[in-house]
Amino acid sequence: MSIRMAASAPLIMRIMASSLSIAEKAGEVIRDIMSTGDLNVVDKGQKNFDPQTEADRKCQQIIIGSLSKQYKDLKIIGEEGAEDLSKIPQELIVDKIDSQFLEQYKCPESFKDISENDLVVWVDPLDGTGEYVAGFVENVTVLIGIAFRDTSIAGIIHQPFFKCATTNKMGRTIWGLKELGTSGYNKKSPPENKLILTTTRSHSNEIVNATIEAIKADEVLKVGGCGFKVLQLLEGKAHCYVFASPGCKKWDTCSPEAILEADGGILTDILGKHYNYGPNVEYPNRTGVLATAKGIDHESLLERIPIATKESLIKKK
Ligand SMILES: Nc1ncnc2c1ncn2[C@@H]1O[C@H](COP(=O)(O)OS(=O)(=O)O)[C@@H](OP(=O)(O)O)[C@H]1O
Ligand SMILES: [Mg+2]
Ligand SMILES: [Mg+2]
Ligand SMILES: [Mg+2]
Repeated sequence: MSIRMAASAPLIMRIMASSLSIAEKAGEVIRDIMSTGDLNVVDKGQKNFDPQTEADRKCQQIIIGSLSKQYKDLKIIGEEGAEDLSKIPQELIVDKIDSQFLEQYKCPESFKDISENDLVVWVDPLDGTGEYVAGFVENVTVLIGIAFRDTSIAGIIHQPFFKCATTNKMGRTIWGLKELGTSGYNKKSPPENKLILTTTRSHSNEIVNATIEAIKADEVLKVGGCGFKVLQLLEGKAHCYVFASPGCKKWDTCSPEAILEADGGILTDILGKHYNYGPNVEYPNRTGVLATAKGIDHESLLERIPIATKESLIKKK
């Protein structure tokens, strides 16, 4: 595809195609920094330990620097705070655009006339930093989510330490756009006659645990990262993701929500409401996360969540 043809594709498709290439580069950097053996961790937590590594910082620069260069009026919000674009080294800027994506997929009618001012991009440059530091590298993902007005419509999840069984290639990129579909993973339904719940590996508390108890799952799969947990739903390894706590932020859920919902699943808070991803919202997802895979009854799981859990999260707001 010529540069001119790529430039004539609808904006949302171009942002996705750019983000596919940018996320791949971020994944390379995440692997490279791990291979140096020095993650250069700093604690950015106010009350609790909240690690930030060289990879979180560098990947945010890659993603925000590259998208801002191509899409000047796009509002981009990243976990690691505001970026001074003039300080981002040129070698971190990705100009590539995934032309195969543009050639293969057609923009859904409802998103054809979107302008940059209608969009917010939510960036988690490295989701699962605790797991990256602890060596659970499969849990690590790069998340780029795109919201149209208040609603999450598109997302990219790049998993840098996924190893393809046939080619041994490291890294894979999963994407989803509402009304178009999803790609990049092994689409599978979770097993019937069994309920598998995925939840936090490292942020449990009494309410988180009491809520899991009340769901009465047959198995509980404790893993790190919002991106990786939603991947469990997309690949049929779990039926639901339950986290009855504040802690997740908009950059954690924006991309996974769009991909899951483009696949037929649902991601809401613990009260059944979708989060708002507009340009001026607060970052924390104060009322937790309930996500269900395609074909799983979201409403009936919502009903299993104790009233005490719901009340306690509303009170914390
Ligand atoms: N304050 C507070 N209270 C409870 N839980 C919290 C808090 N801050 C972060 N979290 C949870 O920590 C996990 C990692 O957070 P993040 O996804 O924001 O971090 S990162 O992207 O890995 O840097 C993520 O959950 P899990 O990955 O499920 O453990 C967040 O929901
Ligand atoms: Mg995160
Ligand atoms: Mg992060
Ligand atoms: Mg973090």
